[in-house]
Amino acid sequence: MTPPSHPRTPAMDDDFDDALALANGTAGLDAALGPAPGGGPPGASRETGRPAAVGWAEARTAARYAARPGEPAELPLPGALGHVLAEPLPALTDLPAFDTSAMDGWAVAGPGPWALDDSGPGVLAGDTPERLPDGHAVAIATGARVPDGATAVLRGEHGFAGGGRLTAPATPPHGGDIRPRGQECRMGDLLLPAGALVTPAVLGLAAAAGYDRLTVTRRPRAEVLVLGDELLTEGVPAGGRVRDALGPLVAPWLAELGADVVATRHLGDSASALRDALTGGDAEVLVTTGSTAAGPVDHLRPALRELGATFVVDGVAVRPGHPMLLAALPDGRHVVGLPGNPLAAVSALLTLADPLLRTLADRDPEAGPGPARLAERVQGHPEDTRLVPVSHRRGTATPLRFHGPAMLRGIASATALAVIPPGGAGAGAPVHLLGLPRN
Ligand SMILES: Nc1nc2c(c(=O)[nH]1)N[C@H]1C(S)=C(S)[C@@H](COP(=O)(O)OP(=O)(O)OC[C@H]3O[C@@H](n4cnc5c(N)ncnc54)[C@H](O)[C@@H]3O)O[C@H]1N2
Ligand code: MOO
Repeated sequence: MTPPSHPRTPAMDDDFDDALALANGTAGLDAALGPAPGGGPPGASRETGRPAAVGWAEARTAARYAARPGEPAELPLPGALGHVLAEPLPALTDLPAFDTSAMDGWAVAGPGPWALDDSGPGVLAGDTPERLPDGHAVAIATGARVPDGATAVLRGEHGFAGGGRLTAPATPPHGGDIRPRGQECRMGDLLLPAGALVTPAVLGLAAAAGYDRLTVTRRPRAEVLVLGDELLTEGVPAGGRVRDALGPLVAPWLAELGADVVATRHLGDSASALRDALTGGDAEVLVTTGSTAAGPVDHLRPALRELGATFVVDGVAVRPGHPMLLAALPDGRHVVGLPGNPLAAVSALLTLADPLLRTLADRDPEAGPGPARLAERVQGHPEDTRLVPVSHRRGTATPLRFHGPAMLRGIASATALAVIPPGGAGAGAPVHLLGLPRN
């Protein structure tokens, strides 16, 4: 589909990608490809001598610094999930806010035996009990406020009540089974710093500490534009057409990276529909799929140029996915162009969309599974970084089969993508891993 005019896509490179897939990413590549042409600087195009696409790490850095975090917004607790705190979170109360019984039993004052008023249910959670005189006991429930004057809580299984008396083989130690006020925090203590991700546990803590709303960084709104007349949105592919694999994949992946996806739209291969979509809507980030090469219906780059966009990243020295792009529209919105080959699109998600969205959502740029050692040698591209689906466990990453640019079978059972430097990496070599959404 792509004429040889594209600056970064000589046909040999695509032979290379397919050969890598056939060779299972490890041995046998040289046989599949024949002798590799002579080396050159990373990212340089040896065949054409034209300027190279940027290196993989450089592209990620450019994407990370292409935007600034969103504005702060005050959201009710449920809506704040998945956002990042824009302000530190101080406790609005002591926690616990009062001396609390840690067990079901009796609150006791002083050493036993104790006089027991057993006329009612005792002190329940939510009650405001009266002062307990020395030598007295009162039944108490877990979580109930301990009466003033109580010196300990005696667990139900450690005492014997009857005839208006409570006895125990041993008096509980002073403060026993009482959670003292402020044990977890004092009012004003910093519970979490600005920048913390609001997880379900954070929502619980915030509620416990008295919050109804949280001040968080607004998540970027993203819209997915799926390009290609050949795509079917349902049923078994037939008649030379293929199922849209990226519509279902991209939106939840963007959400996992911190975006609110407002829509996924199928635009076919219409240049005018693409231009309209790039100029309309209120999403700050437009993520397109397909149309990144220079084929007859690859309208993305021409449309962006026509709209006066600035190319932040225009091709990346990475396999798969090297025609990927990141552009800024004149109004400041960003366009991430994912190639149509599905694994190439995943590569572009992790290379460009991930750092851009993390910055916009103010998320940790370095989050990921950390490094691992390769279980076996992985063949490299002579000049470009490779991203290879792996399964990693206990610090060892095993490369997976079916990692061709058009395949999703490998990535679907992968736990990470391993970053293979130009030239490859041997068995036991440490490699950087990129995490994948797990739900
Ligand atoms: N002459 C050359 N042709 C191509 C080169 C090259 O260097 N010279 N580069 C190849 C590389 S690498 C990639 S990656 C692709 C990029 O293609 P586009 O981004 O323009 O995407 P399309 O041409 O529309 O589609 C490519 C391929 O992917 C399939 N596709 C597209 N969208 C989807 C989708 N949503 N779900 C499933 N599959 C999809 C499409 O049917 C094609 O098979 O260009 C190469 N060409
Ligand atoms: O082969 Mo293309 O590298 O991006 O799929």
